[in-house]
Amino acid sequence: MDEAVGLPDFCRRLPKVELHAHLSGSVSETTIQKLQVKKGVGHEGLQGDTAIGKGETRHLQEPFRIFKIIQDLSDTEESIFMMTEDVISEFAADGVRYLELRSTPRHMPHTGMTPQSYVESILSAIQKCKDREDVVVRLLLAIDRRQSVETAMTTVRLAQEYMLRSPGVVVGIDLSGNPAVGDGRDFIPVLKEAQNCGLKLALHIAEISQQAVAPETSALLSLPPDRVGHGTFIHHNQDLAAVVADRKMPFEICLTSNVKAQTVASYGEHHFQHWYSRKQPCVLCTDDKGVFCTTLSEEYRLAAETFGLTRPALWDLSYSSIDHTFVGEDLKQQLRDRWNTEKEKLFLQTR
Ligand SMILES: CC(C)=CCNc1ncnc2c1ncn2[C@@H]1O[C@H](COP(=O)(O)O)[C@@H](O)[C@H]1O
Ligand SMILES: [Zn+2]
Repeated sequence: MDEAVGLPDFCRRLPKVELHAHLSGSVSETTIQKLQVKKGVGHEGLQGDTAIGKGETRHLQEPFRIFKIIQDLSDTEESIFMMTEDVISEFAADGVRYLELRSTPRHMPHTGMTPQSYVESILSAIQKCKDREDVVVRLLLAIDRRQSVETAMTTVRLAQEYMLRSPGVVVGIDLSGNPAVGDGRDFIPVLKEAQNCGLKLALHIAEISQQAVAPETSALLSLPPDRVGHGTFIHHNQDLAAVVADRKMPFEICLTSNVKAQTVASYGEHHFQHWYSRKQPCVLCTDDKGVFCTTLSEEYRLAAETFGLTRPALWDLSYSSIDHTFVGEDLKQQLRDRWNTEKEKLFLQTR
């Protein structure tokens, strides 16, 4: 690889897989402005910024305040459709060739939006992008830890219904929300139900230090999930680390999110290093590209600069991420073929 091509440019041109992106948190400043215009609110109506800029860190609770602002701004089917379309285009422009979005179905009685029409709006935007050659999109429905078990079960039923109807666009369930709230064990029966009907599980696990010793962590890991979101404190507990290592569970790694939300003190101390050096499957992701002001290319660049990864190592990281997508073997193979074609081009252009 010609070093004349700068690292940021290389990372942008690299075909990438994004597996951990929350819809509301991925919305860009431009889209927020469009949502404000639609709703007729000025910036002063936002009660503070909706993004955490370069070099800034904030208390863990702050992103959750921001998500609420964005969710309040997007309370109609039209706005959900628009933001989904924008988010997909932005990921594609950053070189993301396969994208798994996740989002929590919402009921907005004042506008008439229901969990069903919420999901349908996202699916319509994904459907509209179906003919795009540059990106393939799939959807996970999210359970928020604050929700009741009943609401969580409704989400699983919706996912089941749309998995069959879409068909194949809805691929799994995410468990997310403020990690300091609730007990993940409450959702075990619901998550088992999801597994039983063929939905994959990507669960936020051990995001905060207390969860390294919380009984919910071993309970969630024993399901087992198909992918671990963050898993920031798993390696602080030998027993939990052994479970994850034995099963080779893939980690969704979100460097900037963890540093900006202060669950990790610095990039150099990120648990990516621990797991990557032990050959655990790791997939670089953004979490909330809008709120944390990042891109997937930027996450690859940060990984390279912080942990000394070579360009071939970045390539391998991206290519191996295909293995951990929630799609069938046929589509995985198509993605691998595509990666190989792009690899040739990338190397030729930069020779
Ligand atoms: C520790 C910390 C602040 C990390 C940030 N990482 C996250 N941790 C847990 N849940 C999240 C995180 N980012 C987004 N979410 C979930 O995604 C939702 C926003 O996207 P959506 O409305 O579901 O489309 C939030 O309300 C929250 O439930
Ligand atoms: Zn997340």
